[in-house]
Amino acid sequence: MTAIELRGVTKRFPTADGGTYTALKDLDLTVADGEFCAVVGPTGCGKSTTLTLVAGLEQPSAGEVLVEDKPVTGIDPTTGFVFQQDAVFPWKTVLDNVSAGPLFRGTRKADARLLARDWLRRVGLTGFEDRYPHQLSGGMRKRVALAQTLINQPKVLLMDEPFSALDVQTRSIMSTELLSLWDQTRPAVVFVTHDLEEAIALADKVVVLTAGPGTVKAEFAIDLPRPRVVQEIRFDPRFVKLYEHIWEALRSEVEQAYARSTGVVAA
Ligand SMILES: Nc1ncnc2c1ncn2[C@@H]1O[C@H](COP(=O)(O)OP(=O)(O)OP(=O)(O)O)[C@@H](O)[C@H]1O
Repeated sequence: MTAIELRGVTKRFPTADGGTYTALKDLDLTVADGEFCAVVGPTGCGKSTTLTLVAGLEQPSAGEVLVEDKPVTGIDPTTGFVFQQDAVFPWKTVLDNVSAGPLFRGTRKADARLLARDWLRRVGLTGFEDRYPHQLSGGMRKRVALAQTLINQPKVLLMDEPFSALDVQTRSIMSTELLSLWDQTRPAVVFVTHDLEEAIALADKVVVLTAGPGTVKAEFAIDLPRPRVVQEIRFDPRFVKLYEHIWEALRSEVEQAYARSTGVVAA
């Protein structure tokens, strides 16, 4: 079944001079139940805008956005988000942060805490329940954010460069951990990234957007076996082939966006 569908989606924003700016144009995208889809494209091509439409934070100017075959009209509790910035509550402990979702949905406090402890175990944070977010490393805070989102068992998980603030090693460790967590509950994922290596290592499908206004330039099935170890998969000859092939499609879009933003044509 289809989890997410964007049909002929255009998104325009008003500009300060009274005009409009077209961020997305005639974009078609489907993500199947349980599928991990990565979206790559040059800066400003509309990747985050695509996520805000699926999240129900914005409405399309034209076209349709469907989640589980229903039009998206607002924020849905079955959709989870993980963004670049941590969305943890700084004044709550790790345990209270993670139990917040179930508590909000009416789960009894003791049960919510039990569930939160289980998710903290799954993300490797047993023993850190009573810490506050500022007492954790960036990678640990990301784990809290993942537990906080996944505890709600979202059917759709939207991720906008979730690991970009982390150092390179932590980033690939977190990516492998994300895959193992995803495998436990199998939400449909849309993962936005600038990083083609990250996209290929994680996804079942990589979608390349054009330089703005964003539309789908090409889609690539990633036929690498699972489970994957992100730290190692980039050495797989099949990975290298896929990278070369997808970069071929992405390169001209990146160059075009770069030329537009700087007035300089890339060498
Ligand atoms: N609320 C808004 N109002 C006006 N313009 C917007 C708004 N949101 C996004 N835009 C514009 O739409 C375009 C697409 O933005 P978006 O953030 O979706 O791109 P992106 O591909 O995620 O970029 P990046 O890779 O740099 O994060 C940009 O030119 C941006 O300035």
